[in-house]
Amino acid sequence: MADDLTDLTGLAGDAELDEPAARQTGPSALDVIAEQAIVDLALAEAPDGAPLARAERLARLADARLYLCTPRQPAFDAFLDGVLAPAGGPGVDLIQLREKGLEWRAEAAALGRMVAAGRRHGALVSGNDRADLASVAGVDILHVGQDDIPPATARRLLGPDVIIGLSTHDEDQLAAAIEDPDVDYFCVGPVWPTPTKEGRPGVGLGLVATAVAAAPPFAPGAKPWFAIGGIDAERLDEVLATGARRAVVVRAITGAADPAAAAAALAGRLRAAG
Ligand SMILES: Cc1ncc(COP(=O)(O)OP(=O)(O)O)c(N)n1
Ligand SMILES: Cc1ncsc1CCOP(=O)(O)O
Ligand SMILES: [Mg+2]
Repeated sequence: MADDLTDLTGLAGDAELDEPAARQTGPSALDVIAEQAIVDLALAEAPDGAPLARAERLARLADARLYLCTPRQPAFDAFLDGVLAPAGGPGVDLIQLREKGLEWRAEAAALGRMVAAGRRHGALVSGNDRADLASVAGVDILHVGQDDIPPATARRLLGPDVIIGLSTHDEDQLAAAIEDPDVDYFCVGPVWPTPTKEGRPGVGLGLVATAVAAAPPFAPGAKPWFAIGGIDAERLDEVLATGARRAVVVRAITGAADPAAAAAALAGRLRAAG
């Protein structure tokens, strides 16, 4: 992986940080410096230097249509700027770092860069699975699955300001997510089987239609939710036809020849649908 993806702090490649003895005695001074550098970077471009409060995050979530999950990309900052603010129109509203198995510092550093980009463009930034990293990097959202840290536990660790999202795969999980006061939004899927989430069967458009009935998009008091899994430019109209108005994608943007243009096209169609 290129240096600019792993060495944000300038310390991540330092041989001293890989020394087993240093790990056995708790955080070293370098660990503490690295962590502070990550947080400083994450907040560097925030207008007032402070994380957003819950009300502001919920307002942005309510207006969101397009959510991108992505691993780090080459020229990561330019990629983020492109998909979050494509020339001449809306783009990705919410963005998540989803890259399994990253070493702690590399994930924290990448999240820090995402948070800085989110602040530049008014987008919300999500961590995946790990409440510790969400806390350190100052993300707006933590997304968890059914087998991850439970939303109530994440809430206890992260406090009231962090938005918590939950994956759902059947009607019972969907109903529980709607009722759970610690869940701020949920996702329904994978709608179609997808190589991006291997081993998880597609739930079909029927469950998406169930979500539309249970939490009609933009109805007062209805919890926001997103369809996810196998959604791309070809299939988007089928998703919209159910009444769904928010979608999460991975490959439809990360696999596009021009990710910014793909983001703009999807965002434009989602917004045009209402
Ligand atoms: C926005 C969003 N929706 C769904 C997922 C999937 O979460 P999960 O089921 O925990 O699977 P992993 O992503 O952890 O493999 C997500 N990450 N983000
Ligand atoms: C993380 C995740 N959870 C359910 S489907 C999915 C991946 C969706 O990826 P893609 O948009 O490439 O099908
Ligand atoms: Mg998960």
